Amino acid sequence: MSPLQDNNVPVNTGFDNVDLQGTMPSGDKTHTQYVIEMRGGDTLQVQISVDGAQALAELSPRITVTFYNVSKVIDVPAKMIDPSSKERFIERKLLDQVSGQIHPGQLVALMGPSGCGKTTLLNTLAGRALSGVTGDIWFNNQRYDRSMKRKLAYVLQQDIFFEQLTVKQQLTYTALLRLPNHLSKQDKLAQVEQIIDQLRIRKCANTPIMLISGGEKKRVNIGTELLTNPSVIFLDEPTSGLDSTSAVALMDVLRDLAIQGKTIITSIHQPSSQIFQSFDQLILLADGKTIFMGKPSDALLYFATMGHHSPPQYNPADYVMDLVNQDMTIREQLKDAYLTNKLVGHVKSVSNQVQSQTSTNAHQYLIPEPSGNEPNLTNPDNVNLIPTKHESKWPIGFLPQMMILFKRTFVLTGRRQFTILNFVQALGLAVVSGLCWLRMEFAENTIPDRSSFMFFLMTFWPLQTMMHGLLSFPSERVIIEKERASGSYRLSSYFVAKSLAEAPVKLVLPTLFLIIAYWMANINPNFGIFLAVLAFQLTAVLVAESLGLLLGAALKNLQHAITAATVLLMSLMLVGGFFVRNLPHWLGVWGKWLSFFKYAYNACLQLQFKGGQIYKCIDGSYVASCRNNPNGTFKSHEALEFFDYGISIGFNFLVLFGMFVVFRTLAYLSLRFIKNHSGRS
Ligand SMILES: Nc1ncnc2c1ncn2[C@@H]1O[C@H](COP(=O)(O)OP(=O)(O)OP(=O)(O)O)[C@@H](O)[C@H]1O
Repeated sequence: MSPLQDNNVPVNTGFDNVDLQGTMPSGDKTHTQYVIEMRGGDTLQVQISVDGAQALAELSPRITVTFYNVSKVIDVPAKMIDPSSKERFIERKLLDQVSGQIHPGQLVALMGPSGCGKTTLLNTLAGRALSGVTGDIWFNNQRYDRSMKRKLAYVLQQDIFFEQLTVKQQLTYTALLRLPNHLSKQDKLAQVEQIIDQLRIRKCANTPIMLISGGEKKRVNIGTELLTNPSVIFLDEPTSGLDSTSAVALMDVLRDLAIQGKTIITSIHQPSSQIFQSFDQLILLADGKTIFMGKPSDALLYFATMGHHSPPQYNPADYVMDLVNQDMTIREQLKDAYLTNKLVGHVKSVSNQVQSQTSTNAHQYLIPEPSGNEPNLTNPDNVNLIPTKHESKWPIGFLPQMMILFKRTFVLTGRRQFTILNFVQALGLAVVSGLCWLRMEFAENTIPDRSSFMFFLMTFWPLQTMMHGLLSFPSERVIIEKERASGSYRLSSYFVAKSLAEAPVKLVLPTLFLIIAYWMANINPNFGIFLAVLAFQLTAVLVAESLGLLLGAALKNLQHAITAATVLLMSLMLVGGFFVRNLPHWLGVWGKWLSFFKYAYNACLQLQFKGGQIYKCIDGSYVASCRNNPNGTFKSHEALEFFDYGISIGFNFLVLFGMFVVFRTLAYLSLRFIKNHSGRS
């Protein structure tokens, strides 16, 4: 990081409404000062204050991770393994007595063939998916506790973000949400700037994530986790998909972090020779068991003692991977040899039996495993990693969380919703609808067309919004689950923020549509009636969106959710009586209560013919008083005789509103209690 006296770094926040107040603390010349350009051309100088730097440092005590005899067993549906099996589940061991110790400042590689248990071990050490896990895991001399989550960073293999956000927005929202209250907003923004420099992503800081390169995305992923200055960093295959230059650059970043005292463990596939040698320790797994734990430079020497010699000039990492990917017999030999050699290392006195199974000096290439009862597990900073009872579980309170998430959701929904395509669709359809129902006369023969206008209005937008909610929710849910897994915010803050922020944005296009189509079609000239029809249309949209969210949250599989939505919507339309006037009674009874289209439609039908507008009679097909008086007139409400519109306008609104509340609540509960969408252990 360049010091303040060297240069001021001009940056554009790319983040609207940076509304910082107060003056910057002066005098700490050891920190870089960033000049942030705000909207309107003003600039703001940001640097981490002395207090902020101190608070950030306190977030990151040095931590030694020790794991002893860690095993993990899961129950797999028996039919998945053997279709003829009579059992329901078969036990499968994903990890088998894996032990190790990683110190602050160390960069440790976890390698092994695909499916050997690398991700499972990382998940287990990071305190994720702990069911079926046995053995001991210590952070310094304390056992894992959920409240340590914020000291541990987990960089997932997949780079999961809201890709419409710029790099800086992504980091800023995360910093505001995840850095604790006692850091000022200035300090949080300055921390974002520092991370941008540290991860070398300044040049793409204001680019939407969807447009940046794979390597940059990976660094944003890591940067997002580093904002909270964690002590331990777990990374799952951070170099996958990167070219060798980007991979080396990424490893340099990790090395810098290790030098700062972080404890880093990363799984990695086929690293280059340069990257392989740069690790402090290598843990090699096969079928959930350790087959080597030592310095990477010792790996080839170790395997050579068993007669496995690498050809000259061969990348050692490739050789090691080739070896463990060979047939079962060699893997079994390596597993047995490791067990024996680690015993030799422990006991130091070799029995005849042991000696016969192992090469004479192989154990010297291994790093000894922890014994499981080290009395002096290191606690260099002598800090308590588990917060005291009165400390909040969350970095910031419910309301600030909600406000930040509200703003993020508002920005995102605006970007997704206000596309040229969506405007063209809404306005184009409005004009086409207006032309189809153009300037309907106030006459008896327009009664069916007026009814179908309302039907179209109350089905098109709700259907569109529901499908949109249904399709977008699964991808959003993955991001929310990722953010929540690192203890960022409450689910309730997210849900309230989402509900509040999305509603106005989602309602703009249906409103524009109605303004055009309603007046072109000449529905009812009373402006109050127009507003009431609008209110019903928007409420129907919100009910449908809630139903979409509910299905998206409750059904794990998108295909299932789409099928359920299609069947449900068509059924609701049918039982709503739109196509069949004489429904069987038993169907009509529940259909009447479930079909939300029907409430909006019934109310709007009544609204349309409200106000005593004078209509011309034509032939008496729809209005009784016209039957003997084809040249006469009738008042609009007489048209309702033709329809079975049911309950009053107010009651229709109440039922719709009730549906909105029920569907939203069920969506929240589904989100809360139906978990593990990936189905992974
Ligand atoms: N929920 C689960 N149900 C069934 N099998 C599972 C589950 N979770 C993990 N496994 C299996 O456990 C084994 C270890 O998986 P893991 O993802 O840890 O491997 P890995 O070494 O990270 O693989 P890769 O390098 O391909 O990412 C694999 O065989 C995987 O199929």
